[in-house]
Amino acid sequence: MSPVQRYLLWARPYWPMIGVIITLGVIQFVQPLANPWLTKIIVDEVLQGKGSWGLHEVVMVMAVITVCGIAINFIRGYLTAGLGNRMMRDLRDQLYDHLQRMSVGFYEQRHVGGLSSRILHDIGGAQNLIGGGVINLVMDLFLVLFAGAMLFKMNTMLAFIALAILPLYYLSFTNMNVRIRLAWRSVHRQMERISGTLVERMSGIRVVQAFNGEKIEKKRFNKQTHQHFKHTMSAHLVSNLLGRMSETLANAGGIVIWLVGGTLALNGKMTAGEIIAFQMLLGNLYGPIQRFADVNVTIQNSITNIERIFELFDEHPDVKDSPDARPMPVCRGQIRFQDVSFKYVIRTPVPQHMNNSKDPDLVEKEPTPKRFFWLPANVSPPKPVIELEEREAMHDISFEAKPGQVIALVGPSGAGKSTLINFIPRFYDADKGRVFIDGMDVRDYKLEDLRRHIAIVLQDNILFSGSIRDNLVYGRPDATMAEIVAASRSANAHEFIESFKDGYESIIGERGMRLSGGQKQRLAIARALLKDPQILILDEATSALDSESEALVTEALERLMEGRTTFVIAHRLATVVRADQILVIDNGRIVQRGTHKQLLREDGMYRKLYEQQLKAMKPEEMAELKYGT
Ligand SMILES: Nc1ncnc2c1ncn2[C@@H]1O[C@H](COP(=O)(O)OP(=O)(O)OP(=O)(O)O)[C@@H](O)[C@H]1O
Repeated sequence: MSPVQRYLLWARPYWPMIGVIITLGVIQFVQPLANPWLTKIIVDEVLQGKGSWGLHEVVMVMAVITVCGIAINFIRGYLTAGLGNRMMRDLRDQLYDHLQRMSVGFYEQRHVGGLSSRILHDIGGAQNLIGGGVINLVMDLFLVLFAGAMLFKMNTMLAFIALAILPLYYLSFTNMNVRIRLAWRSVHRQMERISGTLVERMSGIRVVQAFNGEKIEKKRFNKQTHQHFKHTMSAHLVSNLLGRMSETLANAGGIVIWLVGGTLALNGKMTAGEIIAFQMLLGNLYGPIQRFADVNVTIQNSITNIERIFELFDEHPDVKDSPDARPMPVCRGQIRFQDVSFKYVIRTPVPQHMNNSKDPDLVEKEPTPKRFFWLPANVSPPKPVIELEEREAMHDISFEAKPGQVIALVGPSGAGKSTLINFIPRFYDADKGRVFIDGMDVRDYKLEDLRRHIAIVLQDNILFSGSIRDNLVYGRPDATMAEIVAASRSANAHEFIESFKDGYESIIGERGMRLSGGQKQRLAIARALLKDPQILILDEATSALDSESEALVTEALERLMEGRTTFVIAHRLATVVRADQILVIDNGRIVQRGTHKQLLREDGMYRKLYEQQLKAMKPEEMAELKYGT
């Protein structure tokens, strides 16, 4: 099914309203169709002193029809705006909901800016298909049918002459449509690139400035916007060209009718009123056909928006609930990895139709497909060509964590420590092997339940814009103020929160104040404490802090870890010496395991890491590290 068919099917609940709008539009046509008729009566009968109608009566009927037409037009405009906006809102909500369910892997492969461009920009354009396209098209079709029937009733020969230009219309449409659609598709794709760059570079503005990258970024942005400008101009050029071609045809038709109709009138075969009425009705035949050129641009433009929206709906989450997923009311926190192996699949889109340009910043124009000139071309969007490359990240990982134990993961950078913990909250699923929690495969639990029992504290924790309180209760919206304060006290956060003028209601993030790394970290710990999970994941949670902050955070973390199964990833060995089990990871494998004491006795990677760090340590840190040796 094509994206447009799918969209129309999606729009089924709105069909009744679309029907009402079209009906009102058709009723409204009484005015342009009746006016030529009434004009003929005035010219041929009233002004000649013939017939039964007086001038006042005819003008009165004209006025009533006109006022009713305007009123109906107003109501129809209001309903159409309501329909378009409602459809846009609903589709946007559904797409956002769909995207929220996509797995972490999906987001790692895409520009967030590009995705937001589809949610905002493309959905705005998609609603035009019905609001600006289909409704006007159907209404105009009715107008053409009524006007055509009336023209034939007035003068069959002239009506045939008037219709003779239709094949020319058809040819210009079939030939220009494909160009219009391809041109607009390039415009939208280029806009997506721009949005992607914008979000990425603006969120990394510190790096840009620190490396004096402003000039390069300005150049890149100019290059992208210039390409967008070029595509937009070429889309307008073809759209405008089609508009003027249909205008030429309509005017040519009108002139020919004057020539033939005028000759008939001169020969006494038509009255003056008839030829004026015929010309006026002709406007109702050619007008919609001419309008169709504009409506057609809207439709072609919307179709490219719709294609891009359904491309996203066609993506399915890799990680989702199995059909017989079970609830997880309680969690003891026993975790077992059994021969877990995993490959990252790296998806690299291969640029298509790039006219030898492999510049990732630019979208090149798609070439127009070859075809017979009287047949419409198939311009469905090219299926994205994706190169898949697999990279082994984990090999046969097996271990067990008993409830309440602390498991430390150490190893060189890129060894696979963060990858390993991804399988517990199911950010990824293992390709081979299984992960059990309390004896059951994580894939058999309901995802929402599983994640309810897990909290994660990262090196750089994300806090959302809003109040401190909003951020703290993110995982537990029903938490009471007393619970929030208690969690913040345990996280060593209460004091600094209270020092702000608005306390827990202080606004942070984009629209509010900035917090230090340590403050953010303590809020993240309080947020995790409030959630009260049985499983805790600390990924480099203290590595970005100065020693004072680190002391406060470490103390808070220790309170958080009490009684929970905890996974700690840390480059600094001081934070892992007390772990119940240390897993040394290298190249995606567990190369050593044991306690700090046991591992120091072995001549392996752990001792090397330990000795390296020992050399670089201050005496107080050393005292802590030597614990247990
Ligand atoms: N989303 C991804 N797609 C493809 N490969 C990835 C992805 N994330 C990580 N990798 C690769 O997997 C390997 C392990 O990465 P991981 O982040 O687990 O290492 P790490 O031990 O946590 O490193 P660090 O201590 O530096 O954070 C690396 O080679 C990395 O390039």
